[in-house]
Amino acid sequence: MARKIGSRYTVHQVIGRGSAGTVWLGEGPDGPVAVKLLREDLAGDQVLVGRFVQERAALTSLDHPRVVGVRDMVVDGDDLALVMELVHGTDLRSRLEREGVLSPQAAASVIADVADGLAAAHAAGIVHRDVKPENVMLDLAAPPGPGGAPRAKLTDFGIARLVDAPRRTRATRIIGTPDYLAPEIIEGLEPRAAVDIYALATVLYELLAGFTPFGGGHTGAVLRRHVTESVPPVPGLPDGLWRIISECLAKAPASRLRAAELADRLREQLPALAGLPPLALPAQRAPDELAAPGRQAGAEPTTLAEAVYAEAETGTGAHRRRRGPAVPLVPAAPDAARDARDTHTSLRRPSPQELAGYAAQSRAQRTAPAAAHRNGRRALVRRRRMLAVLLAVVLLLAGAAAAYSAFAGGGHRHGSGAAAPARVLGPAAQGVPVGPGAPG
Ligand SMILES: Nc1ncnc2c1ncn2[C@@H]1O[C@H](COP(=O)(O)OP(=O)(O)OP(=O)(O)O)[C@@H](O)[C@H]1O
Repeated sequence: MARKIGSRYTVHQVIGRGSAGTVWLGEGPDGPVAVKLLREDLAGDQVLVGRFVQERAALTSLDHPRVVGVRDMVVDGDDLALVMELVHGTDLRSRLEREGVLSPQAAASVIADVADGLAAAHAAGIVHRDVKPENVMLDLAAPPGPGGAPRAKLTDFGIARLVDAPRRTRATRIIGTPDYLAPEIIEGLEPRAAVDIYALATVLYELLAGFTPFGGGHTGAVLRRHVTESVPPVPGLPDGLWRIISECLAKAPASRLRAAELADRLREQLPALAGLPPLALPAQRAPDELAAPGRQAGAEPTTLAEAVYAEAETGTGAHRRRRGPAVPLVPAAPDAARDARDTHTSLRRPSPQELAGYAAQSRAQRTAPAAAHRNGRRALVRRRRMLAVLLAVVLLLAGAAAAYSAFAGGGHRHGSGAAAPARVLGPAAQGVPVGPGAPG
């Protein structure tokens, strides 16, 4: 059913839904477009409408081949619409759901494209704030990139900020999707370009491993891991990619690569990655099948980090892949509960005390398996020493018994070596008198 949006656009059919609204296939004066109609409750928010108008110039001027262009922004009665370039393809989340992981070269190529788009945005002073696979479109109509990888474009620029607008004064809330949130956001600093780099490196990790480095479990645990934990290694990941990921997931924003550097560094890797298959990760397991060192069977599911350590140490591949998309929290979206694809999280920022508590828990979780491992090794060494001493004593006594029986039996040899120790271990060997005259 066709519907008019402003005076210039007509929409025909829904092509997707997100937390902020519904995306329609439409027609404008210059041809086909994608139109994102924001949710009614957002469209009715005057603060947001004001911000929408304010952001118009910045968002529509961002013109780059690796960014889904915003052609227009329309305020029309109850309708608040973003008119976008129509991308013939799919989003990266759908691809990931279908394939589990990408080959290292395809993953690096897709992320290098997105980094190009981010570089352009950052140069224009725009921080995305919600980089994640849902917001990367794969343009299947464009000629493929290196190794046949699809060309990627970043979308939803400024949406996190727009939707966040009415809540911006609430310093205790943070916006984003938990799995991709940089630690400085969680700690309350103003998000700068480096938060996008952190999120993009998280996406790269996810494309390669099939899960995010700090995801899994409840939101508080995810936030704590971002702030306190180091990145769990991915067994089998090429070194060059691992170094890039580690640099971009640095806790200190200033230590991360800039977007253009990230794109360059990834492209330098592409020739070496050619032909490498996707990482052979074990099949997805139910959380209660997971086990990490020091964990009891049937205990609460391990963190992904613990599970990957388990895999690295034991080769059992006891880790968990994410099922489906990131599930962020959504402020007051009426249908949020039933739509797992919601985004633009607004969650309470943990207090410093809570984060310290999370950190202590984290250290305990980290050190417990290691301590158990150390204690186990010490016990093993002690047991081995005791056995060696026992064996030496037995051999000594066996020698003494053989000498004694040779002496007592006039050179007669025992046919069975086993009998000798039994004899010498008797009272005679201990200097206790034996024989008829012995005390009872
Ligand atoms: N410019 C576009 N061209 C073609 N399809 C699009 C375009 N933008 C979005 N879509 C489709 O619409 C779907 C919904 O997009 P939308 O941006 O609303 O949600 P999302 O990014 O998946 O989730 P969220 O907004 O909650 O982060 C996408 O998955 C994609 O398939």
